[in-house]
Amino acid sequence: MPIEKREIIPVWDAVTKVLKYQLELSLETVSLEESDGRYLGEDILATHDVPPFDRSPYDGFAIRAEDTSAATQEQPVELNVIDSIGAGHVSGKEIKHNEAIRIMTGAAIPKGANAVIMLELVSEKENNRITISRKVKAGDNISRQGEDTPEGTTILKTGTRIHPGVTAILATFGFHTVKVYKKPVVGILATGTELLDVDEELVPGKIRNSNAYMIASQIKKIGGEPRILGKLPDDLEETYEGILQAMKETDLVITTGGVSVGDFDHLPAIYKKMGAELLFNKIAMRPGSVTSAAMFEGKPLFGLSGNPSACFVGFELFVRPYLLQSLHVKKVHLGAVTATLQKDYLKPNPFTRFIRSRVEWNGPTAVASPVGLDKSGSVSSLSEANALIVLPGGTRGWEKGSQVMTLLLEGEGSVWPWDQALKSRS
Ligand SMILES: Nc1nc2c(c(=O)[nH]1)N[C@H]1C(S)=C(S)[C@@H](COP(=O)(O)OP(=O)(O)OC[C@H]3O[C@@H](n4cnc5c(N)ncnc54)[C@H](O)[C@@H]3O)O[C@H]1N2
Ligand code: MOO
Repeated sequence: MPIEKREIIPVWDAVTKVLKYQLELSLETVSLEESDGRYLGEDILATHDVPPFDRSPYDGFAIRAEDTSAATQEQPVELNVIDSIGAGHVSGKEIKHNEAIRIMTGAAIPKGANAVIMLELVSEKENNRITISRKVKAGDNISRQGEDTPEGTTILKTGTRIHPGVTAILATFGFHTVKVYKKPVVGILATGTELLDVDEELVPGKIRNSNAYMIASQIKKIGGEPRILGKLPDDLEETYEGILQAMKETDLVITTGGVSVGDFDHLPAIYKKMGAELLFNKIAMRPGSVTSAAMFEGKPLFGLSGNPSACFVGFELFVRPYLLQSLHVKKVHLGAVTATLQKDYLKPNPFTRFIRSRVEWNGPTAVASPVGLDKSGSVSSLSEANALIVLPGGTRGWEKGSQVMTLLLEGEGSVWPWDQALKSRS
């Protein structure tokens, strides 16, 4: 059979095509303790001032600053201590001229006081008297009501991923339950007669289905819910039925393998048979040039390459931003930094190349080294890689010391506009 000609599109065009769509995820309420890694389904407004009252940031004495205006080493002023309060207590007394209240960190500033002096700077005498030998300014050492967050401030936006710092804010404002987006349920189908389950012994010609587990882990990492739906042999009918069933049970489906031009690469024919709207099936990138995507009854179907590294990159570049956009995340793409290439990469790059790499910091400079075997069928490179070096299509001869763009697989990275850089290139 003649091979059908495919339209090759630039990476950024493929990203843009995918991001025209998103899932409509409903909301659910979860307990604060179970909300880690979930995405907020609503803006969070400060329900009160933080701190909720003027308080002392130190253990010391609450005083009237003006009483210390004449204080010097030689002529300290003497104050009368009229009360002592710890955090959680409010003094019923009001400080008058030449009086002080002993106060602990976190306690409310008593009436009449306008400053706090730390314990270490005060000499304590008999009979509840203290001496101060320096001038204190009004307002010194007072944490003002609302200085951290005034009531009514939008403190967290919809789509924020819940992490320890976010949890601290939610707890501060009394959110013992949180509205979050439901996790997108992602079906994973591995196609290939050569595939064995992870617990099966190797036999000649066969390999274990590593992609399904890798993808499941990529999905979990960004807060989705993977469903490994097994593996399918390279049989058109069986794969067709398997995909239709998977589409019914999940929010979107990812397949691996079977997207190239081989005799048993049935995915292109299956998209046709389903009547799915093809978004693309050939991208000017390597690895993953045969990465495909289609829409079927409002749900996307991603056809990632069977080659593990190509499959990995396809997920990070296309599926990840699609899922994050559906979860209302603002920055959906991998963060990027420019880094100094640590060894020559002289191969030509007919297509934009994404090289599994390690980025490290050499002082303030990021340095990047390709890792493992540079082939799309390689798995070894994946465990070490924390970044992808991006070499634009139509270039060759990147020498050690060149400045290269790298996409970070861990952490947020900078907001270096790699999208802009890629837009203009094939
Ligand atoms: N004549 C051509 N041949 C190939 C082309 C091409 O353009 N013309 N493209 C090559 C490129 S590039 C890639 S990438 C692969 C893509 O192939 P498929 O995505 O269709 O994947 P398969 O052929 O099914 O498998 C490729 C490779 O990966 C192994 N594999 C498959 N599934 C898994 C899995 N779940 N876990 C681990 N490994 C898996 C499979 O055994 C193959 O070795 O096509 C090139 N060929
Ligand atoms: O482009 Mo293939 O998808 O890995 O090398």
